[in-house]
Amino acid sequence: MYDVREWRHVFKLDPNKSISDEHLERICESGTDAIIVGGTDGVTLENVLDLMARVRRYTVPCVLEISSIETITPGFDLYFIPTVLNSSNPKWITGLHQQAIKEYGEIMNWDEFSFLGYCILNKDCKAAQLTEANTDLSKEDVAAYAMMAERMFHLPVFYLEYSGTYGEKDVVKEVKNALENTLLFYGGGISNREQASEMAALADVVVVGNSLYENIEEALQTVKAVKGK
Ligand SMILES: CC(C)=CCC/C(C)=C/CC/C(C)=C/CC/C(C)=C/CC/C(C)=C/CC/C(C)=C/CC/C(C)=C/COP(=O)(O)OP(=O)(O)O
Ligand SMILES: O=P(O)(O)OC[C@@H](O)CO
Ligand SMILES: [Mg+2]
Repeated sequence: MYDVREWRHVFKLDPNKSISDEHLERICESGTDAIIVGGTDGVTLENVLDLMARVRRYTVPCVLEISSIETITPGFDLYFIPTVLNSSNPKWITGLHQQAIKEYGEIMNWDEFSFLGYCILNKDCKAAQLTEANTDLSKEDVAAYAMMAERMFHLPVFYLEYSGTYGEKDVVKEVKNALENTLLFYGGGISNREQASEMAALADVVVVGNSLYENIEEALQTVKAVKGK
């Protein structure tokens, strides 16, 4: 299933973390809608290729979330390009993108790329630190970013990123109300079925990452909680 609009649950695997073949098989066969390969630090072409080849043994769609130009490789079903809307450094909003498109725009198959408007709200996570995100935001501030994503930039996805910590329901609700067509991805701190159900009731897609490396049994339960399988 390559239509993001039909997704409800995805797992995010970090190329910089190790996962056993047994766990990877259970993740890929879990019924999740897709596997996103992505991370902020320690992502190399080598560990991306390794993870891609291992996920490729299964039929689940496999998406590369691009965090650096050096780690882009053919072979994924889809490529996500993040732009961090609440970054205080333009490099992470349009800077790197403009440079990449200047160099590769003519040869890009645009159908393979989808664009994610991030708003990062956990000030301590690596992505917030790297991108110098302004995380001191009210729910109205965040909803305004969501509206900008949809109405100004026509982004297909708004990604509410709490990476490593469980987010605030009020913020997710406010953001969902601000969006009409743009999909809302929620990611951060989902480690059990209750949290997965709670966020899936508010967002279009929930992303589960770290808990795969911390408690695989509980992490796998999040698929059932969201998709009822
Ligand atoms: C298919 C093919 C071969 C095509 C070639 C053409 C080509 C090269 C096209 C390039 C197109 C393009 C526009 C690329 C963009 C380049 C780029 C570098 C953009 C910047 C992306 C960005 C804003 C990154 C910032 C960090 C970020 C938002 C990362 C997302 C992942 C994330 C938040 C992971 C969370 O996990 P992590 O932080 O690792 O958490 P842990 O603490 O648990 O590890
Ligand atoms: O790792 P966790 O906290 O589950 O967050 C998932 C994802 O949003 C990270 O980009
Ligand atoms: Mg990481």
